[in-house]
Amino acid sequence: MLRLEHTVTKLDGFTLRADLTLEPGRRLAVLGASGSGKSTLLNLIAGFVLPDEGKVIIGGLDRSRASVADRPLSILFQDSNLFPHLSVFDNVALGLRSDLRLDGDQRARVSDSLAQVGMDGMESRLPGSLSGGQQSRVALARMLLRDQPLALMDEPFSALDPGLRREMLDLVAALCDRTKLTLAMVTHDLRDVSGLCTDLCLLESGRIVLQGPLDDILADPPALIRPWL
Ligand SMILES: Nc1ncnc2c1ncn2[C@@H]1O[C@H](COP(=O)(O)OP(=O)(O)OP(=O)(O)O)[C@@H](O)[C@H]1O
Repeated sequence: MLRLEHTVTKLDGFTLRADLTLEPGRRLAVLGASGSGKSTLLNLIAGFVLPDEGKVIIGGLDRSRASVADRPLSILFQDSNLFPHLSVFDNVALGLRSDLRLDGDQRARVSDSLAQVGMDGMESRLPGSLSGGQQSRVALARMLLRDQPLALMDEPFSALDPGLRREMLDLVAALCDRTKLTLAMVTHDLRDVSGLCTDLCLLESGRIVLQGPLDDILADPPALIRPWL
């Protein structure tokens, strides 16, 4: 589903070098200290930054130069990015059409994705009247609606308290199981990814210093990962 081939991405004073393979349906946790390049890695996959060298292959095609909109993926960032003046329904509907002119079938899809995250019945509410957890659910519904095979999440629930965060991560795991989504998720905390992620990559100073199946790494943790346990 995803392959980074010898990518080198240079920003002002920072270089990310990445080789990475993620098979369909696998769920990757991207771990690393602040400033190690986790968000840059996701931005490279998403197309917000382009590689200076190497290739970004998504769904078997070279997308190294493709725009964000032309990549078969959806994105959920730290901030839910809901529009305060639009209803829950319209915020989700934006995932389908920016002019919000939906036909009956599309409206049914919006309702279905809200039901999948347990937000049915709240379609007419404004984001400001929702709890943080509910806002996260709406953002997740919008992501689901786009129905793309690859999802990128950059610490999506970091603003939530630990209990709610766990609830959202469990919901993401259930949705990934159901939709066979391939996922790359940035995290600071290995506890967050248990039960959700199948694979792990650890970044240090712009390099992937460890990657592999999460269970194998946890069964016999190399020294590099011990500070994170
Ligand atoms: N657009 C940019 N232009 C120049 N430098 C950038 C840009 N984006 C990020 N950087 C730099 O790249 C380095 C890696 O940043 P990045 O945000 O990828 O790290 P991170 O691991 O996600 O950190 P955090 O956990 O704090 O979010 C940092 O030194 C940052 O200042």
